[in-house]
Amino acid sequence: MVDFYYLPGSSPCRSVIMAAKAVGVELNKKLLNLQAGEHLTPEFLKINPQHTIPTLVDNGFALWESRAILVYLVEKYGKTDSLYPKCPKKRALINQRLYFDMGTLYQSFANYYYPQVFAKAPADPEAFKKIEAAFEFLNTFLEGQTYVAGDSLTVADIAILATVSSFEVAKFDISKYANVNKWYENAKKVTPGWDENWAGCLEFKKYFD
Ligand SMILES: N[C@@H](CCC(=O)N[C@@H](CS)C(=O)NCC(=O)O)C(=O)O
Repeated sequence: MVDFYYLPGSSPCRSVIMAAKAVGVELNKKLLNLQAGEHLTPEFLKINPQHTIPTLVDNGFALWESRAILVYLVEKYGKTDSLYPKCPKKRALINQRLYFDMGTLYQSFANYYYPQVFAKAPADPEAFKKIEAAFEFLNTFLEGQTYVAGDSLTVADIAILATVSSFEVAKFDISKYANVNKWYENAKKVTPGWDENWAGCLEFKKYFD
């Protein structure tokens, strides 16, 4: 039994949903209402002292950090290694993209939008420039290739797809970045679980309307 603590709108949770679908793992979904502080209860803190979602509990084994979860799901349950190939160079590139997503792309989203959405702060133009820079980087990575880490779909695409769909919901103009735009339209079609990701995005959308 794989328990999954999550919220449908949360971008890192959505990436786990897509990866689980891709490897055929059924998640026993447990909604965690952050606004009600359900992540701060003694029971949940015992599972994840860092109190973040997504959190996975696979037969008693607890894991959080979405990108670590993606890799775990593929290594433990993938019928092939295609989403996270064993080849050291391919894997290194995938890791680079995962860290890029966590530290640069998703971070730029959080730094610019979260203060506006959750604290009603004014938009910070410097933080917006960081988003544009991150998209320029991603656009460059995608030059001449179909997927973010090469010629096939990997967990890096899944993580970045969850992030880029959040940008779409936030009305960031992705179309300015031709390679990203092309990748995004394709990734939507070929990534298992995209529909559920988008349904989660629509729950998140209310913050941007
Ligand atoms: N880097 C983490 C970020 C997880 C994260 O910050 N999740 C948010 C919801 S989207 C959360 O749990 N916030 C509650 C908290 O940090 O106490 C990941 O990718 O899993």
